[in-house]
Amino acid sequence: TRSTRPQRLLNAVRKHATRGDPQSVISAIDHFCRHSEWAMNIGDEKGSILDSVVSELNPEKVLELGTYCGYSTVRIARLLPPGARLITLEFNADYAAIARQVIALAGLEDRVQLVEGASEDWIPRMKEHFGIETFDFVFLDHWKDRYLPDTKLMEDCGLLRKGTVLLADNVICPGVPDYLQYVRNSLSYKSCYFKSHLEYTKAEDGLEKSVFLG
Ligand SMILES: O=C(NCCO)c1cc(-c2ccc(F)cc2)cc(O)c1O
Ligand SMILES: [Mg+2]
Repeated sequence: TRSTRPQRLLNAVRKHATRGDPQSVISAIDHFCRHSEWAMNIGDEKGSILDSVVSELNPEKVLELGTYCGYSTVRIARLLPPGARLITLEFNADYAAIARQVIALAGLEDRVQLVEGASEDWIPRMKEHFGIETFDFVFLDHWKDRYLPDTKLMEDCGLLRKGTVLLADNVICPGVPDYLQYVRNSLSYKSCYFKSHLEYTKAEDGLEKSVFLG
């Protein structure tokens, strides 16, 4: 049976990356996506913006919605202080299986917990199942029609505190108009847009950074 694109991406990481070296994993994926097959990782240009937001914040508790192959998981986890924790949710079991191996090749499994399932099922269980009070940083990169309902669900579950930073991918392409309108008009958020490009292309895309004001 034909291999899948995530499997071919993992093969490229195995071939070109150095085990335990997160930067080599990131570079191997970016090279594969630029020169072999486009894939929906955040990529190097928006990834650098993600890096700067994470480095400035130094979060202890991180939630990622949408793991895919683990590219942004590795980008974030490599910047976290030891003892910090990243929980990443992925609905698609095939993506999750690839991501586990990518995260392990980067040597970051000690600070990453990959959970398979639907975000709306797991968000209400964060406190009792993972012992999480609130998150310092949330990266939204999953189904675009889930950004807004899941943000409201995180608010309702008390998972956001004064100063929690939400960073959303793809706010232009494919676009999340309902989410953007909400965070830009709600008195509970201070929001700003980082203009960039859709991964590995010249098309416009960007990241929206929104600070929860409590
Ligand atoms: O659906 C996405 N993510 C959730 C599923 O894992 C996603 C899609 C695209 C994209 C696709 C097709 C196209 F033509 C343009 C953009 C890009 C992304 O960065 C994404 O995160
Ligand atoms: Mg994305």
